[in-house]
This record gives sequence, C-alpha cells and structure tokens, in this order.
Amino acid sequence: MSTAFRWTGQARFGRARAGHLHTAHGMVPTPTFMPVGTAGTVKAMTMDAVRATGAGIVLGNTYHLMLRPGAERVRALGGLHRFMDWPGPILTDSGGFQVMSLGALRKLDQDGVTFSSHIDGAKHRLTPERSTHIQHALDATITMCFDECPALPAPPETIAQSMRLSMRWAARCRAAFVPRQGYAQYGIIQGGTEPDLRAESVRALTDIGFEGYAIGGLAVGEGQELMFATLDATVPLIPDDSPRYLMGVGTPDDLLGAVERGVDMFDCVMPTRAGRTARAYTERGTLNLRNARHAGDTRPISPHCDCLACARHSRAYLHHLFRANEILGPMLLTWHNLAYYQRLMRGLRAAIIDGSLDVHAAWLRAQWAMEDW
Ligand SMILES: CNc1nc2cc3c(=O)[nH]c(N)nc3c(CCO)c2[nH]1
Ligand SMILES: [Zn+2]
Repeated sequence: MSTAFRWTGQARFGRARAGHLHTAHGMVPTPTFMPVGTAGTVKAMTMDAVRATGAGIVLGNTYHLMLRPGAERVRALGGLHRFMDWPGPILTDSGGFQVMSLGALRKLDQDGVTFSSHIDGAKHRLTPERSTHIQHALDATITMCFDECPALPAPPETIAQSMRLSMRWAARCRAAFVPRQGYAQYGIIQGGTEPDLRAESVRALTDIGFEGYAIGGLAVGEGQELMFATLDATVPLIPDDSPRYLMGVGTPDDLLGAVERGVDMFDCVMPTRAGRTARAYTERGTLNLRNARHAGDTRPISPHCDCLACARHSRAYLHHLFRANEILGPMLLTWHNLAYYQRLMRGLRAAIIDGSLDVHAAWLRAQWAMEDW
C-alpha cells in the first residue's frame, strides 16, 4: 500500500465530506479534531490519554519549540514523535501567528519577522525558509507555510497587502520544503473576510501546489456569521481531492457549521484551555464545575461519555478538585473535554456516511440549547 500523503473521500452529504488522511505516520479518519500540543505536550494529558480520547493527529508549534528546547535539540533527540512519544501524525504550525500573539518587540518586514522570546527576551528571527527548516528538524508530518495573519477588522487594502506578502512567503516555503513520502506541506489561504481576496489567495496557492490547504486569518474576532460566509466563498474553490484545515476553530457549533461547509481538519485550544479552568463541555452546552451547585452532585459530567472522569468520578469530585486547586482536576477535565470533541467529530463523520447529517445537526443544535440534565 502506497504511503503517499493524500486525502481519500468516503462519503458526501451536501458540501460535507467524510474520508481518510493517509500519512507516513498512519491514517486518520476525517473530519478530525487535532488537540493542541503546543510545546510538545497536550497540557495535563499523557499521550496515552490523548490516544484514549480518540485523537488521531496532534498539533505542535514551531514558535514554542524553537524557543525551548530548540529545534536542533529535538532533531538530535530523534524528532518530535520520539520526543513526545506520539507515533501518529503531527501537524506543526509555522510560528507567524504565535509570534504576533506571544512574541515581544515584534518587527515584521518583507523578508520575515524579528522578535524577542516571551520566555527569556532573547532575540529571534523567523523567515519562510527558517520556519520550514525548523519544521523539518522537528520531523513534522504536516508542515505549515509561514504566513501573516492580519488582525480583523482591517481595511481591504491592508488585508490585500498582507495576503500578497503571505503568498510570496508561501512560494519561498515551498522552495525550502524537503518533500518526503507520506509527508505534506499545506498552503494557508488568507484574505480576511473579502471573497475576492480569498479567491486570489486560493489561486496563488494552487498555482504553487501543496498537499493540502488551510483556511487561515479567521477565528480572530470576526464572529461566526462572517467566518461561515468566508467559508462559503472560499472552500468551494479548494481542489476537491485536497484536505481542508480551518485554523484555530472552534466551539462545537463552529465545528458543525464548518464540517457542513466542507472542512476536514480543525485545531483549537478551547477544550484543553477549558479543561484547566473548570469548564466542562457536554451535549447540553458547558458547565462551570466550580459552581457550588455541583458540590453534592453524584452524577458524571455527562451520561454519554466514556472518559476516565465520567467512568469513575462524580461532578462533586471534580468540583472539589478545582476548589482545592488539585492537579488532578485539570487532568480529568481536559481528558473529558477532548473526549467530547472527539465524540462530536465521530458523530459528524458517521452522520455524513449514513446520510443523516441534516437530522444529526438539528439534534445537536436542539441538545446544545437544552438546560443541563
Ligand atoms: C484561535 N484562532 C486562530 N486563528 C488562526 C489563524 C492562523 C493563521 O492564519 N495562520 C497560522 N499559521 N495559524 C493560525 C492560527 C493558529 C492555529 O493553531 C489561528 N488560530
Ligand atoms: Zn467524560
């Protein structure tokens, strides 16, 4: 069986699709949610626990790993898969977004970005070539292009100039990429919420040619309606047999709407960040487990969940752990939230395959609107 990197379709429902991502590090059913493993760890989770939630692919970050422990050290230690003991596929983001959200004293120019580390203030520089080389040193299964994600709202001219810079950088990233069987590089579509700029960006990237395409520049405060409108304008322009990845998204309702619009891959810090702040995701919305109403509640977080927290513990116990600031609290709740996100994706995939996505979507939305049990 060829291990060439590719996405293969299995079933369609309207613009939604179910399929498989074939990579050098294994095959992942889509649509898929990628837990964020920023600095070589999915915070508060062992990788066995991440696997137990049903995750197939995780995300790492160039920015964090280049600062600590350093890409060359990770390469010397056998690459990120060995380093974090995750044999499955790893997608690494390229660093530009994180520099603009975390780096200090940032200076963007036509050639790249100079910044000071938020850890020790040391000066660093990222260019399309350096970001691509770092991701190669990490042995990322999927390498992301080095891009600029403009803050929204912004005038169309600003969005256009930023997108065209990212497209010039995408060509430099492709030239610096070392092709390997089963590995991939994704172009990142920019253009804000301007349909014509989005179309120009898709054309620029497909002219260069990548193994997959990400929709960047969203989930930066534009709101769900504008995000969905931008997906409506952009996703149909992406080659049908290419995997589509919506960066940084999102809530369960965002994921449903984006899957309905043909997106295959997602990453978001919400389930893991919420797991550390006592916010639990359930089929009926979210719960704040620090709330006193849970103090004596012997029920599991969700009656539909097979995670460790729901199998063995009560809401009362989770409430206690967070009130006592015990480390086990974030561990159990992160596990639960990731299990919820994976269950949601499995349900969407099954509904696409059995032709019931419209009914399933209506049921999900009705459930999310209901009061907690
Ligand atoms: C939370 N919202 C969000 N929007 C994003 C937008 C971008 C983007 O446009 N480019 C790149 N490289 N990464 C992005 C990321 C980090 C993904 O974890 C985003 N994350
Ligand atoms: Zn659970």
